[in-house]
Parts: sequence; C-alpha cells; structure tokens
Amino acid sequence: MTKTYDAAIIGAGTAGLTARAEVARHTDNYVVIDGGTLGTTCARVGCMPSKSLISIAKAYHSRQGLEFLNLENTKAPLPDYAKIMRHVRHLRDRFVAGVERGMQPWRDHLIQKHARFIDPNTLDLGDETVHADKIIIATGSKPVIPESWRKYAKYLMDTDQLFELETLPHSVAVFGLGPVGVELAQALSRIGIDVTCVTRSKAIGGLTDPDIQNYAFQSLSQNMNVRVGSAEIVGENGGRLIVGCGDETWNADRVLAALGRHPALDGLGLENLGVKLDSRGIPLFDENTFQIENLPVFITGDANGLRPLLHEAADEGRIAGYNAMAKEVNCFQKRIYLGITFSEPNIAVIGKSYKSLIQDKTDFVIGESDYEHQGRAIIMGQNEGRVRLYARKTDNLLLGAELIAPHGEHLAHLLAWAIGFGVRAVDILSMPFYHPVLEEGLRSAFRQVADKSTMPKPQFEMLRCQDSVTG
Ligand SMILES: Cc1cc2nc3c(=O)[nH]c(=O)nc-3n(C[C@H](O)[C@H](O)[C@H](O)COP(=O)(O)OP(=O)(O)OC[C@H]3O[C@@H](n4cnc5c(N)ncnc54)[C@H](O)[C@@H]3O)c2cc1C
Ligand SMILES: NC(=O)c1ccc[n+]([C@@H]2O[C@H](COP(=O)([O-])OP(=O)(O)OC[C@H]3O[C@@H](n4cnc5c(N)ncnc54)[C@H](O)[C@@H]3O)[C@@H](O)[C@H]2O)c1
Repeated sequence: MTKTYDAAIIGAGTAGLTARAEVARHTDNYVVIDGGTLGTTCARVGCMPSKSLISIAKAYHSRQGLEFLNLENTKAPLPDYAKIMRHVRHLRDRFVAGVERGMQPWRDHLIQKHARFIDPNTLDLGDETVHADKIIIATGSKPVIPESWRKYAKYLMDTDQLFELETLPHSVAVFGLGPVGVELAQALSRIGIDVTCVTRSKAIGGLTDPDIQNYAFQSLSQNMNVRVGSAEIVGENGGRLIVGCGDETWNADRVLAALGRHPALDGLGLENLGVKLDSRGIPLFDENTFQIENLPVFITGDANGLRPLLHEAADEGRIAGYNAMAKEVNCFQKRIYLGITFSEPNIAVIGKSYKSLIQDKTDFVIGESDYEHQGRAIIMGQNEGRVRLYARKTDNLLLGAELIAPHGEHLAHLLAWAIGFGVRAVDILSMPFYHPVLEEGLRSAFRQVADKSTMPKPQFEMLRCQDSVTG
C-alpha cells in the first residue's frame, strides 16, 4: 500500500518536531515517521536528565563546601544513589510527558515505524510505502561505541543507558571529555563515585584555545584522575573491567563511553538518493537551506552533524520545514555559535573559536581575564576561571571568546548577544558594570582588547554628551 503526502518527516525529535510545526502551517497532508522511542533525545537521555544529575551533584558538593569552611560540623554521608537515580528519572519522565502532550493534537499524522529511502520521494516503512513531494531527514545521532568493545556490553554504558541504572557503581571510567564526558564525570565524582577519565587531547568540552584548554584540564584534574591518551578496554577481571590508557591499566566497575555521537543515518537507504556521501556517510547539503543537493530532501538536527546542539536542531528543523513548503528554497543565516558545557566552572565557546580565527588567518587581538582574584567569585567560593576574548585588531569588534568561569553560562550569553549585535569592546566598556558581580571580571579582557586594537581608544570609557546615542 502506498500513501501520498505533501511532506514526510523522518524523526520525531526536536528537529523533526519543529519541522512538523512549520509544515503544518501550510498543509494538513503530512506524515511524521519515527521508528524509536518517542520523547526526544534531549528530554529522554540528553540535556534534561544530565542536567538533573548535575544539579543534584552540585547541591551535594555545596554541602562539602560548608564542611570545608567549618560551617557544618558533620561530614556529609554518601548519598543514596538509588534515590538519586529515581529522582533523575522522575524529572526525565516529566519532560518526556511534556513532549508527548505536545504531540497529542496531531497524533494521527504519526507512524511509528522505521523509514528507508527507495528514491528521493519514496520511503519504505516495511509493510507500507510513503510517497512525499518533500522529505525531511531528522533522525538525530547515536553514541559512538567501538565495535571491538561490544563484547564488554554488560560493563559498558552510554547516555542511552546511564539514566536507567537503578543505582550507581562504585567506580566508573569515563572515556572522552567532550561536553557529555565532562558534565557526567564531574557529576558522578561529586556524589562520591570513584571516577577516572581518559581524554585523547586537552580539547575538553569543545575548547580550542590552548590557554583555556590547559586551565580547564588543571581544573578538572584537581578532583578527578584525568589521563591523556587513547582509552582502551583490556579485558575482564573478577567482575570488573580492566581499562587502560598508554602503558597504564586499572580496574573499573563500569565504563561510560562519551566518545562522541554519529549522525543516525545507518539503514536509511541514503545510497538510493543518488547523491555523494561524505566520509561519515552524510549527503552533501547546503548549510543555510539544509537541502541535499537539488533533491526534494532536507537534512536537519544532529543527523547532519553540523552543530549537534538542541537550539540548533530546533532552528534547523524549522528552516527545513519552511523550505520544504516554500516555492523557492530560502537561505538562512546561522545564529552566533554558542556551546556551553555545564561543568563547574562552566565551559563555553562563543562566536568564532580560537581555532577558526587561526585557520581563517584573521587579524585579531586577545584580551584575558581570570577569576582567581575576582571579588564576587571569591565571596562565592568559586574563584576559579579564565576568559579569553577575541576581537578584530583594526577596530576591536568582538568576534568570539572561550572561557571556563563561574556561572559562565550567563557570561557566555552576554558575549554571544554582544557579538551578534556587532559591538566593539569600547561599546561594552561604556555600559554599566554593577558591583560586585561576575560580569566585572570580563572588564579587564575588554580593556585589553581595546588597548591592543589599532583603533585609537577614547580617553574616557564614559561617553561624552555629544557622543551619546541613547541619551
Ligand atoms: C547526554 C547528552 C546531553 C546533552 N546536553 C545538551 C545540552 O545541555 N544542550 C544542548 O544544546 N544539547 C545537548 N545535547 C544535544 C541535544 O540533545 C541534541 O543536539 C538534540 O537532542 C538533537 O535533536 P534531533 O532532533 O536532531 O534528534 P533526536 O531528538 O535524537 O531525534 C531523532 C529521532 O529520529 C528517530 N529515528 C532515527 N532513525 C529513524 C529512521 N530511520 N526512521 C524513523 N525514525 C528514525 C529516532 O527514534 C528519534 O526519535 C545533549 C546530548 C546528550 C546525548
Ligand atoms: N552542554 C551541552 O550543550 C552538551 C552536553 C552534552 C552533549 N552535547 C552535544 O552532544 C554531542 C556529543 O557530545 P560528546 O561529548 O559525546 O562528543 P564530543 O565529540 O564532543 O567529544 C568526544 C570526545 O571523546 C574523545 N575520544 C574519542 N575517542 C576516544 C578514545 N578512544 N579515547 C579517549 N578519548 C576519545 C574525542 O577526542 C572527543 O574529545 C556534542 O557535540 C555536543 O554538541 C552538548
């Protein structure tokens, strides 16, 4: 049996759901096909359960801070891991239920099957076929697990399994220190799990600036064993895994694989689209329209491997949905890049990364701040962190930043918005800085950038009456 639609969306994750909302503004003759568990990666196994665990770990850790200051006399007992996991799942279920509630009004457009391309307009769903004028691929991504490790499956977990654990193991080896590895390794370590991490490089949490990478590496190494090299599983020993890095081996109860995620494109029949696939198996697509070559097919969210982040998946799905329904395909600008890792201190990359500025041979200057001597950070007992701002040399226009800083998630947003509005360091310096706040810590970086720029710096940071544009 073949049914015909104006549009078919493969995947009911964040990208697929925003694509659906846009498509539904134009036609009622559409279908959403999802072959997995509903509720989105973000709500089920990603952003939300991970941040729930991080939040509990932070609360427990702050009790230790009180002990350290001799403000609490009793040593905090180890938490009840089964209770923690139940709480994480309770919150997870609440977020998933919210997603599923949002799907109710259009549930009769949903087919819960696995889709595979027969050609650019036709999908094989096993026992039925779908023909659609336009098709949007929004199939998300899957954790990377080396094939040779699969025989250790009972010791191995990724984030699809972690939050299902009834309780937590005594020791965990965390392999990979991208955002997933950093966030979860620190959270587990803070609630008393014996954590050892292995990272291939110091590019922790996606940082590219060697100076900030080194700082982040030192910061994480204070409270966890961190080894640099390629992580390996050597074998089993008495119900535990023997894991290693370089010449060193040690035992761990479980391994948390945080080695990255691959676009989930296997079994999708992309070879039947008749287009070139890159080395990762991703078809060539336009990064501003999400169209695959000149086909009636679009690829969005984690599935295209471009910016595997929640807000980007939502944007891309919307653009793909819009373009699928438009007479002509429209080109959309990317928002300023913003990547935040919810470690403590937070890690963030904003706008142009250090690496991209070097690669593009941009003429830029760097301003630095640190949070070790910053008043508010000292009061909070979180005086650890470093920021590097990048600005165009000729006029101190802000281009990007990398940081590890207390409450860096908020600093990162301010910086992203400033970069997005096209402001210079001198413009920011003319704005108020309250006292004592963490934002004050950025001021020396802005000043350095303004000093290093070849554009003459005004004598005063305050605007003179005749300069004022806002009054
Ligand atoms: C542990 C973790 C923490 C994260 N934390 C953050 C964070 O704090 N902030 C942030 O911005 N991002 C975070 N992310 C990333 C974020 O979750 C993803 O970028 C986002 O969820 C991707 O959405 P998506 O729609 O592309 O994919 P998904 O939500 O994975 O949706 C894909 C859907 O496609 C379906 N599907 C796949 N193949 C087929 C097929 N052939 N046929 C039919 N259906 C199919 C699947 O069943 C699934 O429902 C995190 C990720 C993880 C793993
Ligand atoms: N806070 C957030 O926004 C957030 C949180 C979690 C995940 N995410 C998204 O999910 C995606 C996946 O995150 P991730 O951290 O799993 O992937 P990642 O690709 O960012 O990091 C994986 C890390 O593992 C390392 N690695 C790979 N193989 C290794 C080995 N054998 N030994 C040692 N190290 C090894 C890689 O060098 C890399 O640094 C990210 O791209 C991110 O966009 C975002």
